[in-house]
Amino acid sequence: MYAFYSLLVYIFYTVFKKEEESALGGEGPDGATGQNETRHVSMETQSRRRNGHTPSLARRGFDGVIDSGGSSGDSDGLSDEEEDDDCAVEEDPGAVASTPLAAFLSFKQEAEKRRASHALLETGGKGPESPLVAVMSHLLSFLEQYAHLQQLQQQAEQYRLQLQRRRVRHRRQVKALRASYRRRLRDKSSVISTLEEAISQQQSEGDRAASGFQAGLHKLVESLCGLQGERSQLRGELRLLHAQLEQKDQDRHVRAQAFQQQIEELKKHIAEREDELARLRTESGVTDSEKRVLCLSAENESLKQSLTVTQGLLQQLSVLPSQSSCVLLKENETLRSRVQQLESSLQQRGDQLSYLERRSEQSEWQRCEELRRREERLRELQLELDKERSKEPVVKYVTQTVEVESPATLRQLAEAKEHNELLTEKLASQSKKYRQLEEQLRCSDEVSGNLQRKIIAYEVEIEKLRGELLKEIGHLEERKEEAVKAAAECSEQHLQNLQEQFTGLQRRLAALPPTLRSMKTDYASLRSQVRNFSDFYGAAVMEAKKQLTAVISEMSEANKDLLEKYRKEVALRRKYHEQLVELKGNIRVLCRVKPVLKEDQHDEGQMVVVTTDPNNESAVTVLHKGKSRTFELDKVFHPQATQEEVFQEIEPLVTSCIDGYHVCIFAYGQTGSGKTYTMEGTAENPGINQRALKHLFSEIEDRKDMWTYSVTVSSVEIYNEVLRDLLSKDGEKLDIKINPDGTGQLHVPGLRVIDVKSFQHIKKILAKARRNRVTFGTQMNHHSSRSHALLTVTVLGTDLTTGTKTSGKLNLVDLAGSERVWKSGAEGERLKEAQNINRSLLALGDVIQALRGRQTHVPFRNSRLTYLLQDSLGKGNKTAMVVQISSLERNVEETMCSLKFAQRVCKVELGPAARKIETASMCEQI
Ligand SMILES: Nc1ncnc2c1ncn2[C@@H]1O[C@H](COP(=O)(O)OP(=O)(O)OP(=O)(O)O)[C@@H](O)[C@H]1O
Repeated sequence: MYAFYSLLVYIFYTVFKKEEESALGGEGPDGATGQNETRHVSMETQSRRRNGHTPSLARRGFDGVIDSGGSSGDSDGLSDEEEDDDCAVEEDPGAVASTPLAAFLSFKQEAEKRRASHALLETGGKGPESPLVAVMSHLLSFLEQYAHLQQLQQQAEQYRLQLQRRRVRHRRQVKALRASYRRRLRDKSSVISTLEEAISQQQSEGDRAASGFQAGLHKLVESLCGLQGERSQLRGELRLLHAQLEQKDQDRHVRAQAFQQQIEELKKHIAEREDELARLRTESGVTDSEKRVLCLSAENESLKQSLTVTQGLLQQLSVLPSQSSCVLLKENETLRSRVQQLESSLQQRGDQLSYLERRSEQSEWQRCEELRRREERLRELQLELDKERSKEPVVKYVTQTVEVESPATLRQLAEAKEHNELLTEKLASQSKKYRQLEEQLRCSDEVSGNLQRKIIAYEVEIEKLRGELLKEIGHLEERKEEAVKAAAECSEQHLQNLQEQFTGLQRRLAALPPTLRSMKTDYASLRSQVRNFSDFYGAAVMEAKKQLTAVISEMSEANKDLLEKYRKEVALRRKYHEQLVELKGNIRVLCRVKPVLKEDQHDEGQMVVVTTDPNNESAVTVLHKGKSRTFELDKVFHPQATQEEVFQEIEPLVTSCIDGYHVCIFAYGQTGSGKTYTMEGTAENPGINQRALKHLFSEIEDRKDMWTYSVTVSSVEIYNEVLRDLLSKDGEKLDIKINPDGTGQLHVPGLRVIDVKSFQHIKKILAKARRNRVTFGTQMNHHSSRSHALLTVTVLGTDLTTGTKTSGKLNLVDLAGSERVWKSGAEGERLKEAQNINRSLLALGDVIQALRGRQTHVPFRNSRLTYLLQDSLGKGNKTAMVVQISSLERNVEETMCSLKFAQRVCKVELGPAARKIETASMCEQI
């Protein structure tokens, strides 16, 4: 109890120290240093929480924040993302529980619980509560308040953060609205432009003249306006031209009438002249008449010229409608100048006419005068005629002359008349052309009227579209205004809400400092109390430590004793077991489980079915066909067992070889199960062979003061039932024979036996034997040993004091792999090998069976292997078999076979081992 309180106070002090440091250092509660310093406390708290001790205060704070967060979340109607943010914020108070303070509070709960339980136990009869407990409860209530304050501060911080986030979100919303409004405007303008394009396309289809216009309504409107301007200008020009034409028409009419009148007058004049001429012909002389005819002809010519000019003008006028309006303009100009010219010529004509009138008046006057004179003359001539009636031939001559001249004048007159008729015809055709031109002009007027109507229709349509467009824009503007207004209202409301919340929080915060101050004073006083208290709890802790140390040392002492006893017990058990085995002469059977290697993991069926029991070193369990079967052997090595561990188990047998025993150690198992690895090992991690010889030499070295030893080594392999020397160069075939020395022991004539002096020497020999061994790759093992390899070490010892001789033999056998022919993929030569291997292993099994059944006949000779091992497998020998097994499911059948065989071997009793010893005088067997 005392120790518990001491511990509690220590934790409390640590927590306070940390809080103080963080406050001074300005680090937040999440500071990395703080975390590091309090990690052990937090971990302890978490573990307690896992056991159901959730601090009530922390949970309360967490719930409170969730409630407030939840209500605000509902009222805000935030998006999922925002709600996620809120959740993230809500989780923070949960973190409070993991602070040292919360951890400490959990202690408080426990303390309260314990107090309650104590109160129940100590039913009233006890004295008042200890001062330490009172101080602690006071302290804890303060801490509770302090924690509450921290939570409130955190809440305020969270609210501030929320407010900031919402402001940012509001700004983003406004931005997004603006952007969407702009986007919509852009969309509308693109719709308008597409409309304009469509209109322009229609326009271009309908109006050939507008084919060159640019797409776009504005341009169209502009061009239409331009066209309108041009049209009105053209209209004006046309009107002007019309007026001019009318004017010219009138002029032409007037002129034609004038010409007509002139012609009429001229005709009249001609008629008059003709009359006059006729009259003159009849009445007077020729000379004046001729002059007048000449004069009239000249006038006639000038009239003809003016007529030609008028005709030319008329022709030009007929060309006018077919020309374009711009050409018309130019023509108009030229026409104006022409009209001016015509006016001037008309003026001239007028002048000429007045001149002619004057002259006509003059000539009339002259003619009257002449007539008067002629009348007078006629009278005179009448008178003379009367007188000259008698002079008839002279008159006749004159008449003839008149008659002679008169036909020429008549011809001229006829020609003039003809010419006149021609001119009249031309005039008629010109009038016709004029009418046609008028018709054309009317047609063009109609066309221009149609065009005008079309333009007006287009204008109306454009106006309509413009109106619609403006209406749409107005509509959009209204909607935008509404949206912006709504968003602004919403955000304002939001802001107002948040501000209200913020103000509430600020109010609450403002109310907090006095409480905080009072708490701080409480805290300071408590701290001082705690500081004084530190000496007290320091002593308590020391005391508790001492007690603990004492208890621990006591316990460790007891443990040591127990361990020692246990070890002794195990060693004793082992010794007894070994003695029993030795007495019985059993073959020791060891089992080694091959670890699952990388190369095995790529294959299928890699489930592990073999398990070893760490508490029982002699049991191995195999899961076979859904059933698990346990095999009891002398020793089971788990997959991680080292080469050294395996050798440790064999070592006594090796040592006994020096003492003069025949020992046989052989590895048995399916191909690829690790036989060669166990017996030979690798260069870096040698197996039993090397280790055994090393041990032999070290033992010999140890005994060199009392014993002298000679070690010889030979190595053979049995491949396809043929014995081969692994140490000779040519690998000659050998045979097994009975030794002719009469001992009855087997011997192999021609076998190379090498004297070995040192371990280094033996290493080379072993390497040579390994090289010479037959290996091939099979589906089961890439370097499968296809033969049984036998390393025989003979140790002959001589006791230096007594001269006693010992002859020990160590047979180290690496059997070829037992395998299923179909599984190893053997064919041809490999099949033959496999069959031989299996046959010799079967023979080994038969030998084991016979030995086990204590049969009188043991079939050693059934195979070369058993024949060769006869020495070591027979009675009085020490034999150990290492059964190699694979732990993978795909090899479970072979594993079962090997273990069954091992179990059979286990039960073989060879009888007590016999030492091969020879005293100086006699040969005896003990
Ligand atoms: N305990 C082990 N630790 C590591 N590797 C092992 C172990 N046992 C066997 N191996 C490896 O497994 C492979 C096959 O072993 P090994 O050649 O010794 O089998 P084997 O029983 O002699 O086969 P075979 O009968 O075909 O000659 C070798 O590469 C070997 O290094």
